[in-house]
Amino acid sequence: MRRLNRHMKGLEKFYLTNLYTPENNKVLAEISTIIQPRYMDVVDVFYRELLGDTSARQFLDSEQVENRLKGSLKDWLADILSPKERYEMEHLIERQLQIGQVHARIDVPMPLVDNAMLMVKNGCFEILVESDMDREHLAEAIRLVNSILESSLSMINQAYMHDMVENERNAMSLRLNLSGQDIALEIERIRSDLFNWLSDSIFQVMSAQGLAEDSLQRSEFGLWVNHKMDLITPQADLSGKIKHRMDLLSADIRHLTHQADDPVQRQKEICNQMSKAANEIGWLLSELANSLLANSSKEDSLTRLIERKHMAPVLQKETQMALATGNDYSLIMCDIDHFKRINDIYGHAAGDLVLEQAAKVVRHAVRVSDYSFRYGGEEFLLVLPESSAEQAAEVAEQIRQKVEKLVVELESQRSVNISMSFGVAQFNGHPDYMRSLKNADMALYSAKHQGRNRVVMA
Ligand SMILES: Nc1nc2c(ncn2[C@@H]2O[C@H](COP(=O)(O)OP(=O)(O)OP(=O)(O)O)[C@@H](O)[C@H]2O)c(=O)[nH]1
Repeated sequence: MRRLNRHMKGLEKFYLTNLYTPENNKVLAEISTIIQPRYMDVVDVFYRELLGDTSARQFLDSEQVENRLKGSLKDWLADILSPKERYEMEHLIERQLQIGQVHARIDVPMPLVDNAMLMVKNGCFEILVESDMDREHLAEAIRLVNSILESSLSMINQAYMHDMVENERNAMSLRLNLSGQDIALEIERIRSDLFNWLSDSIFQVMSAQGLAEDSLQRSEFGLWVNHKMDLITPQADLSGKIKHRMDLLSADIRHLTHQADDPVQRQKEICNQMSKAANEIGWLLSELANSLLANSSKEDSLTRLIERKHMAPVLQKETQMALATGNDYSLIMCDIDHFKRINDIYGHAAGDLVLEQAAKVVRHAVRVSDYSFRYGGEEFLLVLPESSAEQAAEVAEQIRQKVEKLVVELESQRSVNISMSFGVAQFNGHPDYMRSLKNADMALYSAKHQGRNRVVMA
């Protein structure tokens, strides 16, 4: 919020001299007693308008979300349309900026909010018109409600635009900053997963064991293409081709799962077709890896995990996909126990070595389609697409055990053992990913509190 602080004083002055003046505060006291009992009517109109739009429905159409957001909108209206004193101004402005940031995280299309806000305004005007205010007071009240709603919305828009631009910039630099070498290695792992999937699938079909319709989508390769490829690779033409070939493969699988009584010859033909598509994808993946290697000159960082600033576009994408498909992602927040002590006893360089090795365990324990971020100094955040909290807890437990067994060799023949604590949370259905993140953080806190070296689920 510091970035907008220099505007704060100007905004505060504007609010105090134009909106929340002593005279206007008197009018607002009257307005709020009239509108107060009917805020929910206005809020209902807003959501009806918003949910009329298919793109908004994708992330808002859930009872849980609707109820929470309705409550927030009601509180927001009650807040801005009540008298305010000078000392309340900073908090009021801060709140509008926070709302804009939440909208940016949810990626709600702002023009949609603008439209729906028109309905809110009209709703408020209607309530005032239906009241027994005299004409002169009524005009004044309508003008004031209009100015307050307009100013607040413009402030929300400002913060929203700022954060959206920032998110976009971070998504771009995620591509630029990840070492080309790391992505190329990742692509190699994905390629081999694809061919493993292919040989298993052909074996299953030919031995009449049947193939699950979503087996490709659920494979590490499928998850990587759906959740990660676009965010980490800049070659839109190659990734478009890979997606197209994957669709062809999916169509073949659908055929095989629905035409179980096909003659063996026909099944062989389809398997050949699948092989061909998979080989083409394999070739395209190599192209992608080569082009990344050719452009790579970046040094690896200490942990070789993704920097925290790139978290927003990833969590935004995962949240949108989870809301659209119902396949939740899960988060693991983990932290090295008593790390400060390691620094204090063995020195900062030893601390770095421990950090590097712990991060290596984390990197190797997750699927290629997962994301591992360096969240803080010795704190990591893992994002696991299409995974339940139970599955994530299993991954966390595996990492915990590996870290517990790790012996970090230091200089002068010294060595150190470490442990890590883990907080696990499944996406909780709220379009603002910060809610889920907070749950993981609280679970981690609880793991620390319960004695460390353990996994706690939110
Ligand atoms: N060597 C090294 N130390 C770091 C790095 N980043 C953060 N730290 C240190 O990590 C320590 C974190 O300590 P705390 O957050 O107090 O927690 P802790 O000692 O790990 O204890 P618990 O988390 O409560 O188990 C601080 O002393 C930081 O200075 C880094 O990149 N390298």
